[in-house]
Amino acid sequence: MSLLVLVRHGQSVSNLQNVFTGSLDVALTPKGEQEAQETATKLRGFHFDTAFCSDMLRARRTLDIMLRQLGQADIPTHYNAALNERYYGNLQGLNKADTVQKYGEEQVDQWRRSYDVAPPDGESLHQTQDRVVAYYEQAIAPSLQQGQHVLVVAHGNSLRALRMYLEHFSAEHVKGLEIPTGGARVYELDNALHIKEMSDL
Ligand SMILES: O=C(O)[C@@H](CO)OP(=O)(O)O
Repeated sequence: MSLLVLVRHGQSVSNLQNVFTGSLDVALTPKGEQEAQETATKLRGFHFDTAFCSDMLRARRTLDIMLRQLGQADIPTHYNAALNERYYGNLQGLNKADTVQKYGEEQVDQWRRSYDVAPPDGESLHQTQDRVVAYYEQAIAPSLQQGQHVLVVAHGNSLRALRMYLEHFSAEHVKGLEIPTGGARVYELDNALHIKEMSDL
């Protein structure tokens, strides 16, 4: 039996400012650092063999805080841009409320939450999912097949894309999936990597 834990980074400066973030490499806020600590506290008693993380500052910092608090800072960690946040194109850096004022709620909701429609010059969730799932299959699944306990720290949309794949959500269902900052999802998997149990921490 293997274990997979998916964690979204803690609150970032852009989350706090309600700004489209995507590939902007912003830091955690003090609250975000605290969320990482709280998530690690909830994971007390878990022992990880390896960790995978996006190569963005907010995810790396979240992982660092968590592993130190768990006393597991020496496990192998792999950083890869395949787990990075969905690229938000021309929306990056814009305030979300201002963007709703300008383009309307329906349009902004489609850019934010549809599966196939990309934001202007950005990446759709489908495109994000293609790179995230390719990395999961090539790099993460082999560790799980060995029965390892694996921690993954990534982002709101890269994790929505991965959860859609793992939990077989439809495009309609994934629209409503919101992962809080610092949120953790725990999966117990069998040898064929089918989900036996799953829960939010
Ligand atoms: O701005 C972003 O990059 C993401 C995640 O913070 O936001 P949203 O939830 O609007 O897709």
